[in-house]
Amino acid sequence: MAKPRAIRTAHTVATLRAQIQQWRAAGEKIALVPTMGALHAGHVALMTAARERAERVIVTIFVNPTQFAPTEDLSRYPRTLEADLVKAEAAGVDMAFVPDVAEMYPDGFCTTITLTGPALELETAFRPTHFTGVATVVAKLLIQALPDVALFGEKDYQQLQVVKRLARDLDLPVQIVGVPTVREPDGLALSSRNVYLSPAERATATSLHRALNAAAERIARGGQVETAVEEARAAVCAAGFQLDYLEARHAETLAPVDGPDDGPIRLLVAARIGATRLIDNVSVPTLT
Ligand SMILES: Nc1ncnc2c1ncn2[C@@H]1O[C@H](COP(=O)(O)OP(=O)(O)OP(=O)(O)O)[C@@H](O)[C@H]1O
Ligand SMILES: CC(C)(CO)[C@@H](O)C(=O)[O-]
Ligand code: BAL
Repeated sequence: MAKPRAIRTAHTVATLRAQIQQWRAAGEKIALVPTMGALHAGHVALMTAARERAERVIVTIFVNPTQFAPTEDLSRYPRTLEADLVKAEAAGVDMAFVPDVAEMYPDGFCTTITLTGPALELETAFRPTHFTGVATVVAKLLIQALPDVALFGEKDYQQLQVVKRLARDLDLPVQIVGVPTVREPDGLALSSRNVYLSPAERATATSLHRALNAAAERIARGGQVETAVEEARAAVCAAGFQLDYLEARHAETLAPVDGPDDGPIRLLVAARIGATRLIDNVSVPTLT
């Protein structure tokens, strides 16, 4: 007979909160890892970092419709719940919160979060309603679970800055922790959307990270930011991508920067290959 799973699954906010109440009563700290499922080693890194910070780890698995535009890949987004539960359990997760759309957005739902600051430009120029959907669902998840800590990947760097600002601005009593990007051996950032890539596109995809790294090194050695960024844009296009943006931004506010005097720099890219849109980012090291 199959061994029963140690990981619990909650489908409703009421079940989630009842379990959390028991853990709280025992004085246990709680970490939350929000995901859209199709779990990979990047998600596992978030869960491992969560385990190090709390006695109890909850992963949320919800393909949030409000962060997809009607033209985007909501219907074909990979959904692999059974495999996800096996991976989450192996990573030491105590509970998976797997709500359906009606649980998160009941009839009459009409409240959203409006953003400026780090949400401006970059992704928003190409996905204008995306961060409103992300911020609304993340705020709901944080309020539903009221964790001590919530972990987000640096792979979605603008999202991480938006969520940090959201928690601060709405006085949500949670520490938002960013976890470094997990990469394939050739540098491609792990992403649930990498399954869309054909073998030829997969081979090309490594050029995103290579171009960002080359630009970061050049700036770190004293090169002009704009020249380094222009070269990286040209390299990404030459590799066969259609570029949405490749920008140098202040690492926290995501405001435009001219050089290192403007503060720590992050390079961010989004580009399309075939029907797949990939994002990536790196920090510009400061040479001491
Ligand atoms: N390679 C990675 N390294 C570290 N964290 C990651 C990585 N990929 C995703 N994450 C983080 O996992 C969390 C859930 O992300 P999500 O479920 O959207 O996965 P994803 O691989 O980013 O999928 P997508 O292809 O939709 O962007 C987010 O905080 C995201 O930043
Ligand atoms: C944070 C998130 C789970 C909200 O739906 C999603 O944007 C993601 O997976 O990065
Ligand atoms: N990881 C970000 C989720 C999205 O692209 O919708």
